[in-house]
Amino acid sequence: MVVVNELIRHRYRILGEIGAGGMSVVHLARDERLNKLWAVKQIRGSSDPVRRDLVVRSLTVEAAMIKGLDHPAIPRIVDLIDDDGDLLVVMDYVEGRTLESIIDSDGPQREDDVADWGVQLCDVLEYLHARRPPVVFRDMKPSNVMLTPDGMVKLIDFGIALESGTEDRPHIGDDRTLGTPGYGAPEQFDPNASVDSRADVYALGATLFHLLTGSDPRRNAIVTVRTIRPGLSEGMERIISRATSACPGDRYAGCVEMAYDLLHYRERDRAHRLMLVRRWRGFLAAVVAVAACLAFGGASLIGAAYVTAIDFDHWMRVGSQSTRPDHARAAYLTAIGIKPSSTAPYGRLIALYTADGILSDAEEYEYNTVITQNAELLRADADEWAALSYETGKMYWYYYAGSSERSTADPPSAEGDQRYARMRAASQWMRDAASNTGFAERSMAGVYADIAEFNMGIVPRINDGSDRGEYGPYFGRLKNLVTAAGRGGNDVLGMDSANLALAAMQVYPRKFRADGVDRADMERLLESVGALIESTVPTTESLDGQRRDAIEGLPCARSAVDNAFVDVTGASR
Ligand SMILES: Nc1ncnc2c1ncn2[C@@H]1O[C@H](COP(=O)(O)OP(=O)(O)OP(=O)(O)O)[C@@H](O)[C@H]1O
Repeated sequence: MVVVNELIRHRYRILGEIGAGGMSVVHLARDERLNKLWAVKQIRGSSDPVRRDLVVRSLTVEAAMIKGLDHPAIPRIVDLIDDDGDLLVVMDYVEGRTLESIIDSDGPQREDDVADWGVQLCDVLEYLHARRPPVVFRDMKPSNVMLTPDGMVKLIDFGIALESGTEDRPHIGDDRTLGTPGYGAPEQFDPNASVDSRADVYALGATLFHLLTGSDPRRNAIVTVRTIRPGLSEGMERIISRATSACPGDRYAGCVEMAYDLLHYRERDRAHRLMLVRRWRGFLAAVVAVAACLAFGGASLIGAAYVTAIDFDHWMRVGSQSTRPDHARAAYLTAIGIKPSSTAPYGRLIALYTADGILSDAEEYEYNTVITQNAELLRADADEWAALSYETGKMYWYYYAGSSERSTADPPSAEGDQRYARMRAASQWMRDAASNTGFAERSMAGVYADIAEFNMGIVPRINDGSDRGEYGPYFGRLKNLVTAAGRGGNDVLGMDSANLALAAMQVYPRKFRADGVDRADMERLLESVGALIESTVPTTESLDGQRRDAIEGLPCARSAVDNAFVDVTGASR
């Protein structure tokens, strides 16, 4: 028996009860080790050993199932504890309320909100259905969905979810085996019928029906929603009716299609369409033009979202919640289509493109297209533009794997020409960022731009003999770059900067010396590079390669510096 203030396993301090279901009590607990809140689900004790065994089995199935899942709308299970006969499941604490308690206290919900929750639920159900083998949730209902204060839904209670083809069903009494009457699809209650993902479509339709009408399907039959709330749209009525068709073949074949319709439910409403035409006549033309460029597959959850021209925030949220990078990218591009002057979606795109350590040619093309199209609008906010230019410049500088076309002005380099292609692509962005006098990172942007310009211009200068005096300032900029990389804590930036400095120290040490850089200064720079190498933990193959290059380059650079201070007589200075 768990009591308030009890410390479980020297770690979880029970703070109080936050909910109760048919078979469990859920407590809020503080993790004394991590200083973090968890929800601890305690299984109600049962005097009947058979029932208790069934409950334990169900929970174990739930835990095993969730452990293999990774979706923002599914709370993780982090611990399973047998505490003197009490079975406790420790999981992510979800701040918020269940949709059931929201209907109970506030009645039927706004159509736009229900559509938004529906799309999010389609996203998580689609995620489950796309597992191999597919997972059918089988118990979608308002009490199994929590809504967080920022409008995100979370699916709780995986007690009867089933991996297709698995015979090992948890049996917790008939109702739990079958799903909840009213929400469960008819085939779930037919011993001869097979159950697939369309059962979840049905239950989602029933859940949305309840949210829109306030009529509880456990007590009342599901009817067309406008019989109960005539003010609802035709579009929404059609969606709910199709999802809750008795025959699985008449329902949506999958959640992707259902989500698409939920996103567009208003377009399907004649009255609303007239209103839209009046209000958005001019605007739609522009949005549709942008959306046409997005050309995202029709089978996507978030494909042709352009017509929902007013929900920029929605798409930003979809992007940040999506576990699939292609979905997230499409969401941000849609957000750009809606509000092309906002820099936020571009920043998110940069994060997505660089997550795997490489900005590919295709990604570069996509980004370059949208940012070039909207540059004029973006420039209207000079500070935001400077920050975005700086981030864009860094993306090119550190991650661009595209065209390695070589300019004859590039210095030859053991690392190949790619570094110079990256610098060339980054330099104008850095120059733009550096030109904003109010931009906090202005001087660093200038360092990047100057380093790029040095590298792009040094060969012709050497050729015409006008390079003297260029090396001293270049050395200073390399020092700044390495120092900033050391502070930044980003290993990709660290190793790239280290290798750039090492390349320069191998090629130009005599030039640095001639421009007045002393030996101690050069040695200090090499020490900083050594510290960067030490602090880097290679998490990807490419980072590992860069680190190995740096490790190999360091002694070469050291000996190049030594050589630079050996006089023609052979004496070291
Ligand atoms: N991860 C969580 N974070 C916060 N609260 C939670 C969490 N999980 C459950 N709850 C709360 O506890 C209540 C009971 O949880 P849950 O529905 O999972 O229990 P159950 O015993 O499996 O219910 P059921 O009767 O549906 O079988 C929920 O209604 C919710 O209020």
